[in-house]
Amino acid sequence: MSRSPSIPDRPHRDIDSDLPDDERLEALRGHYEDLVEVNEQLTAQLDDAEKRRQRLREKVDRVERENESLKSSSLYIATVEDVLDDDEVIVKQHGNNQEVLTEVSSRMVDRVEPGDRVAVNDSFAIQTVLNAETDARAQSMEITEKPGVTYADIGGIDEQVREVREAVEQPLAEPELFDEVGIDPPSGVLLYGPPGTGKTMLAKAVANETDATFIKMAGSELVRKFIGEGSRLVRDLFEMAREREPAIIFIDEIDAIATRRTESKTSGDAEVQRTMMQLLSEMDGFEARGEIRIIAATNRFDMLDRAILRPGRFDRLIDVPEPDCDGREQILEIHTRGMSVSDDVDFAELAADTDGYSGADIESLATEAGMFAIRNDRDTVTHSDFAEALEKIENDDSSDVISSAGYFYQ
Ligand SMILES: Nc1ncnc2c1ncn2[C@@H]1O[C@H](COP(=O)(O)OP(=O)(O)OP(=O)(O)O)[C@@H](O)[C@H]1O
Repeated sequence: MSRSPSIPDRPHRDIDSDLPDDERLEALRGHYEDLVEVNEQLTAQLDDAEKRRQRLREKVDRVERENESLKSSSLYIATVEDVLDDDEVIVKQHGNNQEVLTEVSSRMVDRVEPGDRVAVNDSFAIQTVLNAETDARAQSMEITEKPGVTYADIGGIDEQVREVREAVEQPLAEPELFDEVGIDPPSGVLLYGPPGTGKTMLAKAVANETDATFIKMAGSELVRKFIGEGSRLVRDLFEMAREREPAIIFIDEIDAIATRRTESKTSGDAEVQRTMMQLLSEMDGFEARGEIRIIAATNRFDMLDRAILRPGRFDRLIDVPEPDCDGREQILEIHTRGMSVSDDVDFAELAADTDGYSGADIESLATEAGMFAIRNDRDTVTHSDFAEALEKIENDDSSDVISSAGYFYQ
């Protein structure tokens, strides 16, 4: 470490006031020169100190950056397969299924058990054991205690709302009705229809109405995210629901795990198959009149493996179609409820002009119209804003919007 330079002594001269003027002037000049010299030395020292401060600042910045990147460097999720003597464990990394033998630090050794989900760093050192919440998030489950969607937010599919209430809400809210009559409620409800028609909203609204926890998982995540983990994730999904009863399990894109068997026998197919079998066995195993309801959704009904539609499985099918003209008008009204809309907006006309639009498309139309109002410096949305928005959407991606009807869904 460099030592701090010593501070020069303050120059001092006794100048006798009785001296003749010229000698006194000479002495003062000398004193002045001493002062200038000390000043120069101090300035040089100050410069040095400034440079040193600069260097230290850069060093601190660098260390801080390193520290930040160490803290934020990605961790990978792995499952503890086995805990061996000598503080070693075998972990299996999600995603690539790689098995690794790794040492556990003394800090962690008493905390890991086979089956635990852990976060490992690049060198496979276990950083933490995931708690249930983090674990659920890592597994891409979406868990909402009380989703903010209500039946009043859903337009144009009243009949579907009624059916969902009957098949999902009633068994949760009034199980005694089923006991009295002596029938089991539907085990699982399958909502099928084109994208953006309100399937997820329906599932959320029923969870809201019944004060049930809403647990969502996408079928595509089940098979894509953690290769070889699909069936375990299905088990965890039901486990999570059991811990949080009453609960609604919503499996979106169920087609990803329940496609009709193809001729090809790749390992990927076998994995998908295992995941589906696990789902079916979980469904077979749970109490029909219990506090967990399961809803699945698909826009590829044609591709589904019929095995999942057997009694005791997804035995209530609800078609959620694209809204008709009246439905579109209702949805427009719902999505403009919070907007300041001018009296000249003709919802019936807009509904007639949006044939083939899904609920989600109509929501975008309302937002786009609002954008036009802002662009035109108005705080009220007029009919012409809607007309312009409609034109923009048609021009932007006419192919997408217009052909969404019937493209995926047959
Ligand atoms: N019937 C509807 N009434 C009101 N809004 C709707 C309706 N359908 C869709 N929306 C709007 O579109 C958005 C997307 O809808 P949602 O996620 O429920 O569609 P989905 O059928 O589940 O779509 P996907 O099949 O693509 O998952 C909703 O957040 C809502 O704003």
